[in-house]
Amino acid sequence: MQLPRNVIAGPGAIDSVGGICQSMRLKGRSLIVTGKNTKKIAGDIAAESLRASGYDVDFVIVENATIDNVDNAKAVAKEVNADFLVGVGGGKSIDIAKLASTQLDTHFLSLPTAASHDGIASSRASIIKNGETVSIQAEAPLCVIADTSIIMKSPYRLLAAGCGDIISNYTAVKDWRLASKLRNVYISEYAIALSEMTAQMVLESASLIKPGLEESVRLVVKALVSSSVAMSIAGSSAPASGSEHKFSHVLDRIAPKPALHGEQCGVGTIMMMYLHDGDWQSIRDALKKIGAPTTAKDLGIDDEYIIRALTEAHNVRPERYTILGDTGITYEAAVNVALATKVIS
Ligand SMILES: NC(=O)C1=CN([C@@H]2O[C@H](COP(=O)(O)OP(=O)(O)OC[C@H]3O[C@@H](n4cnc5c(N)ncnc54)[C@H](O)[C@@H]3O)[C@@H](O)[C@H]2O)C=CC1
Ligand SMILES: O=C(CO)COP(=O)(O)O
Ligand SMILES: [Zn+2]
Repeated sequence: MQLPRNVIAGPGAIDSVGGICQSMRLKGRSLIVTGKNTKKIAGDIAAESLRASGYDVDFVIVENATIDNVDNAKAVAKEVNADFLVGVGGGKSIDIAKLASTQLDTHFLSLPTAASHDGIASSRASIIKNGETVSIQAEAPLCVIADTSIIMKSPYRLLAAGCGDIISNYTAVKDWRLASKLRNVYISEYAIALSEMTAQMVLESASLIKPGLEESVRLVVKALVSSSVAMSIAGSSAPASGSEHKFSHVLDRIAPKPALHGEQCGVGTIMMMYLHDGDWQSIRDALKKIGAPTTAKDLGIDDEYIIRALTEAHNVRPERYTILGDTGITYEAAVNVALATKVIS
């Protein structure tokens, strides 16, 4: 079970990165793995704090979480003799830093600049390999530093997406339980309890989650960490990634302009909950209350891609059994699901 040693969340937390690294007895050179935008938003601040504490700092600017970008980050880390990595940004930057540091056998810190996904503290890395998103076992961050003032200033859409990624745990757990019954797949009741409790907390707090509220940021950041820990306890993304994630991963590949990961997963959860014969309306109501997408139109994705993603989702990670089964959903049935749940009209 790989868990972070420290999780620090609060306003201005990023200013203490250097001191926190010293307190954990990290030495030498750091490599910050970040995006073009997030370098300006937080990467430069983190660098200043690290330098003030005597660390040398280099940067590698990344975009998509592909295996090539992981290899590039590793090459830069070797070139500059980095002793540890710092992932600063959204899920893609953090996943690249996470896998690169694992493969370099060095430590990494996770500095999320948005509450948009639940990988901020997990020991899993979601990486695109040969066009498909695969979940790879990695090391959990040595430390998570979530600066809530930076996260609060990020577009609210990102926080709402993070809620979608957490609420998706509902159908992920239903799929995992189904896989256990039909395929005797190992499940962890502890990971399930934590994953479901986290989703329930966000669902029940939906009316408290609003733009510009520090309390909303704290609530969602804690939930993202909790969901991350559920994956670390399971040693798999299964408690947080089921048929709804398969749907989202296909959209990432086929949609002309994919939406945010958590937004797609939220819409996927509505439809997969319908397939599970569960209370999809409550899922839809909570996402609406939070201000997260509930329709294809909200996602900015044409209906045809939603239907195609539904019919192709079972091909993603076929070894992970879900409600979609081995042969998936037919075109007509996919149209019915999307219409019945008002995802398309
Ligand atoms: N390893 C794991 O356990 C998990 C991994 N993931 C992965 O995470 C990724 C999704 O993460 P996202 O953060 O949605 O994607 P992302 O990393 O692409 O970030 C989304 C956008 O938000 C911007 N952004 C970030 N912080 C900002 C700020 N403070 N202000 C303004 N813009 C900001 C980024 O520049 C980017 O354009 C996917 O690749 C998904 O597979 C998702 C969940 C779990
Ligand atoms: O997004 C995740 C959990 O929210 C990780 O899931 P995957 O393993 O499907 O990439
Ligand atoms: Zn996710």
